[in-house]
Amino acid sequence: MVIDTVEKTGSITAHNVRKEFVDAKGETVIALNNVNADIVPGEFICLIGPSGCGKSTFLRLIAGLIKPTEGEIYLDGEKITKPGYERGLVFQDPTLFPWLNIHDNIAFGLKARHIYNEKKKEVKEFIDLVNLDGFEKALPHHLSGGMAQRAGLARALVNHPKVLLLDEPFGALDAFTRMNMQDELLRIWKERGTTMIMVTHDVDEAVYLSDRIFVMTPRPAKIETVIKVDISRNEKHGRKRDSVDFLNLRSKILQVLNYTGKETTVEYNI
Ligand SMILES: Nc1ncnc2c1ncn2[C@@H]1O[C@H](COP(=O)(O)OP(=O)(O)OP(=O)(O)O)[C@@H](O)[C@H]1O
Repeated sequence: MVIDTVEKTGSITAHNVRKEFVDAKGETVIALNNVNADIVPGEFICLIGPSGCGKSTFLRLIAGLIKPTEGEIYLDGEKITKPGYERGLVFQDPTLFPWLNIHDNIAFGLKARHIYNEKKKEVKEFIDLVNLDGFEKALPHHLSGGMAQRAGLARALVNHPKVLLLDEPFGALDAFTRMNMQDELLRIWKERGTTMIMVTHDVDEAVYLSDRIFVMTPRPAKIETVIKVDISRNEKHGRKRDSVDFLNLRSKILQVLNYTGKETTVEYNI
């Protein structure tokens, strides 16, 4: 299968981003403050940090679903002001339309943009890419959790996003399926070169996947520590999960997160 490779675009720059919300009691909640980030095209970034610190808020700002109270976020130097197909979104729940079969779910964005007829062939290519060949006619409720999430990935990828924003995409999957999906995602990432920005609560997942890990502080969140993951990836199976380097880095991250075993706001799988 040949899918056009995406040119080397997909940089994200955040400059002094602050995001405030007004909660149900009318009080101002500062979710993010002074967030700065430089993500280069094709990088794989994981965001980790205490529960409720603002990780999803940061993703939603990059997606253009909400606007910063202060500061700016840029995609390839262009200020993000609204959602766009060049930024794909994948959530924990793949949110497939239950009445549409897998082919039509994946084709939905292309149809909405009136480019389905010219891109029809690509729907099949992306179905193959996520290993759902033969399931085109299946309805979402016929698929396992992992298969539904693969359909969700294909639905985002068929739009050729420069950046894929993933909010705990494998959080609802069992450990075995999750590990398979991590490998699937790495394979797609290597093949497509898409910039990946992923929120996860799983330290192992962050070490397994990332080029760099952004550790966020408790609310109001900013990116406190950036950890470069200098562990080589095996061509076929990603990083070795039980190597000394892997385990050392995982401990270091837990230290950075101040994991003491008593801290109730940190929800990490260790
Ligand atoms: N629309 C909103 N209105 C009011 N407060 C909000 C809104 N969205 C988010 N918040 C608040 O902003 C803070 C950050 O939320 P966010 O969902 O980004 O955190 P998170 O780090 O992704 O959390 P988790 O790890 O639990 O998913 C939380 O205190 C949340 O309650």
